[in-house]
Amino acid sequence: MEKDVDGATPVTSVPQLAESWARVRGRLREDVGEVEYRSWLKQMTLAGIEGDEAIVLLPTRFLRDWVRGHYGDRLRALWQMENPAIRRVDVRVAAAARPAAGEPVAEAAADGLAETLAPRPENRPGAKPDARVDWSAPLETRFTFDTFIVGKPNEFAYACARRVAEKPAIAGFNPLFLYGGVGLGKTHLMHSIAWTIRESSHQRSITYMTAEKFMGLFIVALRSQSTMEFKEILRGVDVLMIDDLQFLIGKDNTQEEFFHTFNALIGAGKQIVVSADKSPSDLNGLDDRLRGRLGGGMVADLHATTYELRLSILEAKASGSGVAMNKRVLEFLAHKITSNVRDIEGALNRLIGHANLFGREITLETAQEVLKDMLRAHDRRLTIEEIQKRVAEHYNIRLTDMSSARRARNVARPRQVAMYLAKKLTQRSLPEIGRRFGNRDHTTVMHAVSRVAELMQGDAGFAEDVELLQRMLEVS
Ligand SMILES: Nc1ncnc2c1ncn2[C@@H]1O[C@H](COP(=O)(O)OP(=O)(O)OP(=O)(O)O)[C@@H](O)[C@H]1O
Repeated sequence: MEKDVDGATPVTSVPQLAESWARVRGRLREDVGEVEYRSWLKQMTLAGIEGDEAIVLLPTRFLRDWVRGHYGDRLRALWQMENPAIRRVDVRVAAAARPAAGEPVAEAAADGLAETLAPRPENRPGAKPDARVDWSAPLETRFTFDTFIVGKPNEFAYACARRVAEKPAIAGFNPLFLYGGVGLGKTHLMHSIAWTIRESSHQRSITYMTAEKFMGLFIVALRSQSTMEFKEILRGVDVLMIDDLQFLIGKDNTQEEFFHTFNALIGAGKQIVVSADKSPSDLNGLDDRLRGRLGGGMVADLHATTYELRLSILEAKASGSGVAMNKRVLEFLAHKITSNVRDIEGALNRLIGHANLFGREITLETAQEVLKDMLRAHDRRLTIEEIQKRVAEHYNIRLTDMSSARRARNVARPRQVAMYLAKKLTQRSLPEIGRRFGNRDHTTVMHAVSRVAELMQGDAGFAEDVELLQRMLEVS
């Protein structure tokens, strides 16, 4: 074992080797996290070093393939940090787990599949006592119905999710298919369902995983000839939740397998919940039979957020954070960060971090400074129409009033504000601005600009309002 490689440092002595191995494992454990480590890596042992190669053993072919595919490079890099003379890592099946002569390979591997995916206690309060494998990904503790803010865009999906959580496998809701764009709460709702079912019935086994993981497990099962075990394990669950199904587009074999699993579970009265970025009918590349089955239960859409929903989410999250946040800052964020809830959370968390660090309340100016890069991502050239629209929304008047002849103060003042902002925020000339406001003369625009400036001087509330609008438009 202690031999020079290309004249490099001798590999190491046995005690040193044990220490190195402990460090490699420790670092890997830190990298991948406890749950993943326990599922896949805990049973690794080091057989030794041969030449420039570290030989790592695992008890089954299933685990060997998984570890090779998912952690091989990382293992090699960690070994190299320990000892640059080690250039390769060979992951092998430990002799004890190899099939005995005459024993069918498939059976041995299948045994291994069940054996090695040790149950994770924190994940399975409701698992059946005889269930030996738990493939469920950990559930996020934050993702519960209590923390999900309901508004128009998601109330239907929320109601469906609640119904399934309270009565799994109820007619008309199986499968439950949740779809919507990125970061709109699909995973949050799925985890909420899982938590609720777990709370109410400890007997039910729930498996939540991404479609990607489903495919990974299936491929490894194929490779290690343990597909029977794979099927059995999946068909033994009471609630199967597959997140991000769109991942299976173009993966025909996995779709086929999922289709069979799906039929078996539905046939046995088990609940299935699936999420995707599009509705079953819009998921091009999905097998037609599978599409039909997926659309055969309840299909619920999570729509893009509205200003009201964004603001409610921000208020809830800000108040939960314990950091006092000015309502105007939250309104500003709700106006500006319109992409999805994940980005909204990201922006808010950054502000909270800033407030904690400097012990100061966040003002609009600081928010703008701290979130400069995020806001810039939304940067575009402003048009007069956008200004009119935003100002009309803000003052709750009709967009058509921007160009109408009405002179009532509640319409005329917002119109003047819009003209003022158009002058300030665009390169348009006064006559051009006038034309966009119902063919008004350039002198009307000039008057509006000076009138608004004057009012801002004398009325702090009005000035704040106009400045807020300006800020929102500047970064929209
Ligand atoms: N209505 C809501 N109330 C509270 N938090 C929400 C809401 N919608 C989304 N979130 C939060 O936004 C973040 C993103 O949500 P989630 O991960 O569920 O999105 P997703 O739709 O699954 O996105 P992806 O398609 O990227 O997987 C999460 O932190 C989630 O808690």
